[in-house]
Amino acid sequence: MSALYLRAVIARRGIDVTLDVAAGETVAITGPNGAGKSSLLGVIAGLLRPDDGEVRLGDRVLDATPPHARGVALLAQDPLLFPHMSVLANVAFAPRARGVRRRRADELAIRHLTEVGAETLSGRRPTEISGGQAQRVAVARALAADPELLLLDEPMASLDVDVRPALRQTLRTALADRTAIIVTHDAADARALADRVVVIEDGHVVEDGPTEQVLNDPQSGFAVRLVSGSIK
Ligand SMILES: Nc1ncnc2c1ncn2[C@@H]1O[C@H](COP(=O)(O)OP(=O)(O)OP(=O)(O)O)[C@@H](O)[C@H]1O
Repeated sequence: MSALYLRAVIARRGIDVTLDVAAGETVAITGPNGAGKSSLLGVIAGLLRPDDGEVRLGDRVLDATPPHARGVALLAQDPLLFPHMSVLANVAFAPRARGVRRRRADELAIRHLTEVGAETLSGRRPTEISGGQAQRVAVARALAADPELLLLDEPMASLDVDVRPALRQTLRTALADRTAIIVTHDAADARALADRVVVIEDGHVVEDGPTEQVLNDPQSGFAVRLVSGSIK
């Protein structure tokens, strides 16, 4: 687990952001549609090249590092599991890819599936599990990659409201002591998961503070609406 420093300027998207995340800290990024949240995750993950800026993780400068070598795992809204592989093989994929022997990779996969409460699904295919279960498996797969930084882009967005609390609880355990950024439009996610909340509007940071402070005394237009429950 490492600290993150990000500076990203993407002129064509109107984005100019500087962001620090301390080692072990979880930061919630929130803001209106089109504010630039996913673009920032793309820059950190190496999927999107900024016009100017820098991504540093620990003491490594990542700007020229390809996505797979960054030590960053990105969990998208859609779990994107490999459909032709079992749940176990999906989770064991990253350790196998970095040269871990099969038996050890399977042990690691079971450990992470257990961490997210999905160990009983190991033998199933992604087509044989529910959306909520698939999202748990995707969390286990991200953890199995042993990332220095975990990025979650609205991980509950595709789930029914009634299964969100269970995944939120899973993430609460998984994110403790891990460096992570979660993009969310849900104050409950921020409250349960984040040490700090950063609000982005029109490509710029308009508020940044401890979760309790931002949620109890919001300053930005978006945070006021978020807390009042008028965003959904
Ligand atoms: N693939 C793309 N090509 C060009 N412009 C894009 C692309 N994706 C996003 N944009 C633009 O970049 C800006 C930021 O979008 P981004 O998706 O990062 O916002 P967001 O805050 O994640 O929004 P949402 O909450 O809707 O997911 C917007 O103006 C958007 O139109």
